[in-house]
Amino acid sequence: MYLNGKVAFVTGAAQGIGRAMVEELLHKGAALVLVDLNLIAGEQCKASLDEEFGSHRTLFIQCDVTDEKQLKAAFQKTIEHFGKLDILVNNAGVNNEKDWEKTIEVNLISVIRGTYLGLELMNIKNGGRGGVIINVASLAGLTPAAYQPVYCASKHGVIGFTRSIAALASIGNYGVRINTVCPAFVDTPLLESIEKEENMGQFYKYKDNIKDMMKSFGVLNPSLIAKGLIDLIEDDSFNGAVMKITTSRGIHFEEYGAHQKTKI
Ligand SMILES: NC(=O)C1=CN([C@@H]2O[C@H](COP(=O)(O)OP(=O)(O)OC[C@H]3O[C@@H](n4cnc5c(N)ncnc54)[C@H](O)[C@@H]3O)[C@@H](O)[C@H]2O)C=CC1
Ligand SMILES: CC/C=C\C[C@H](O)C(=O)/C=C/C=C/C=C\C=C\[C@@H](O)C/C=C\CCC(=O)O
Repeated sequence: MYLNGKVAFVTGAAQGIGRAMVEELLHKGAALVLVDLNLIAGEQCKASLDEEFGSHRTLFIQCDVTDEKQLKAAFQKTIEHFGKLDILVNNAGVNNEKDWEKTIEVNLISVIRGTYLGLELMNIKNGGRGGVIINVASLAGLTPAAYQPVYCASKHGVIGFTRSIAALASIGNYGVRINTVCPAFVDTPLLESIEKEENMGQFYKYKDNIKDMMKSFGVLNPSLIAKGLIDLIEDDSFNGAVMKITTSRGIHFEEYGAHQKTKI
């Protein structure tokens, strides 16, 4: 996909990985819908981007992605404002093992709902123009994470759902490619949740173990994740891809055996 002139919808856009993705997409000439729960951070993000790219290039929508009505309204506002939707990035995520139901709601249920809502607009069989959907998972979606079992489960779910819906989109000729990106630890405010009992709950006593893992694995710059996103969007050969990003191997892909390959 050629990015200039395209319209992208990014959840969790106000900071961290989402903010890095937004900046990379703007540099490539896309228009951006910035979707985030955090009103102050979202407005600050837009104000900063307006200075560099002009106010016409972005629209900020405060939205709780776990609220179906709000998420539907955000997609509707996107069409009303920019007239189309070409790229969807379901990025918003939390790390909360205490309120673990919230983790499932944000990280998995909202990604599934966002994907379905995006397909309603983008699927050429529905009169859409086609497009690309990227669901943000994690390395924790590919390996056990002893100190984040529910976060891990949510990310395993994102990968399984994304690979499955990508296969369906291919079989059904939706004209939409759907991929997932699985970073290891990335230098964003999410990492601060490790230090908080209200996030880690019973696993709070293991916070130093996680920090040791971070020391061992290293911590990535969000800009590298944004580069991986651009690769997945621009290269039309990617559908159902599971991109991994680590300090040791950079951008690479999970390889599935022939028996596990879905029809892409
Ligand atoms: N930071 C890391 O080490 C890694 C993060 N990830 C994933 O990357 C994605 C982005 O994470 P980060 O940028 O690191 O986190 P972050 O905490 O820096 O940013 C997340 C953004 O999502 C927003 N958000 C949270 N709940 C929301 C909701 N219900 N509705 C709308 N917006 C909401 C927050 O306000 C925030 O702006 C998440 O899915 C996370 O699981 C994956 C691998 C590594
Ligand atoms: C508060 C931080 C929460 C989440 C951060 C993020 O989602 C994350 O990166 C979590 C990673 C958890 C990893 C858990 C176990 C890792 C196990 C290792 O065996 C890594 C496996 C493979 C890496 C090598 C490679 O494939 O390149």
